[in-house]
Amino acid sequence: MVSVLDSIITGVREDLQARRALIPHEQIVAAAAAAAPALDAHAALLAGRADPHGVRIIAEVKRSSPSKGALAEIPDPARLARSYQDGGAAVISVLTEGRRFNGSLADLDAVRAAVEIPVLRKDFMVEEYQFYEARAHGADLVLLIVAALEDEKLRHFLALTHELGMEALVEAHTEEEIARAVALGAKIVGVNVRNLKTLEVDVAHYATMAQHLPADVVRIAESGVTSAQVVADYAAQGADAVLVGEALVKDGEPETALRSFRSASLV
Ligand SMILES: O=P(O)(O)OC[C@@H](O)[C@@H](O)c1c[nH]c2ccccc12
Repeated sequence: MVSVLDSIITGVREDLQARRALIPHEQIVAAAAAAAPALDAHAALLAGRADPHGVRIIAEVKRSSPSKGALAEIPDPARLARSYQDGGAAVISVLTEGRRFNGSLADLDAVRAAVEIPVLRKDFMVEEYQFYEARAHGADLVLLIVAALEDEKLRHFLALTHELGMEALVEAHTEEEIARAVALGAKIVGVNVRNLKTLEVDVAHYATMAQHLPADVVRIAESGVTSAQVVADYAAQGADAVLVGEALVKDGEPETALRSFRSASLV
C-alpha cells in the first residue's frame, strides 16, 4: 500500500528534477560553499538544559498540511518569523515542500534574511542535491525522516549534513526508528507524535518514546501542541525543545502565543 509519506516523496522527487534542470549540481554545490557559515543549531537547542527558563521552541512556518489542508495564508513569512524570534523561539522551521505544505525555497530565503537565529529547512530529504540547496539558501539545520531513509542513506546524509556545517534533526516515530537514529550517530533526535504513514496524532506517544532517548542526544518533541499544557507535558518528559506549527500559524498573535509556550515548563 502506498502511504501518505510515499506519495509525498514521489512529488518531492519530481519537483526536485525540475529545479535541477534549472540549476545543475555543480552550481548548487558552489552556491552552498559560498553561503555564510551555518549557525550552531545544536547549541541553541541544548541551551534549555542549563537554563531555568527550560524548554526551547522550534516555531514553524507552515501554510498547509496533508492532514488539515489550509492552515494559514502567511503572505509575509519574514514577518511571521520575526514575531517568532521576538517571542523567544530558539530555531525557526520553514516547510519548503510545495505540493502538500504550500512552502518554497523562497520562504526559506525570506525567513533567513529576516532573523538571526538558526533556521531549519523542513522538507523530505531524499537526494544529495537537497542538502547543498538547503545550505545555499541559508539553512543551519535539516530534517532527516528515518521512516523515509534506509540506514546507508541516513548515514550518508548525516555525514553530508555535518560536512556542510549544518546539523540534522533526525525524526523518528517508533522505538525501532529511535534506535536506528542513535546507532547511526544522530545528535538531535525528534519524536514526531504524528505517524507520517497514517497522519494520526497522539500526544501521549511522546511519553512512551522518551525513555528510549539517550541523555546525550538533544531531544525534540514534534507536533500536536494545542496548548501550553502540551508543551509543559513534553518538557516534563524530558524534551529539550518542542516543535510547534499549527497552533502558532493559526494564532493572531504568534509572538504572545510563543511566549506562553516558552514559559509553559515553568508552571
Ligand atoms: O502543526 P503541528 O501539529 O504543531 O506540527 C508541527 C510539526 O511537528 C510538523 O509540521 C511536522 C513534523 N515532522 C514533519 C515532517 C514533515 C512535514 C511536517 C512535519
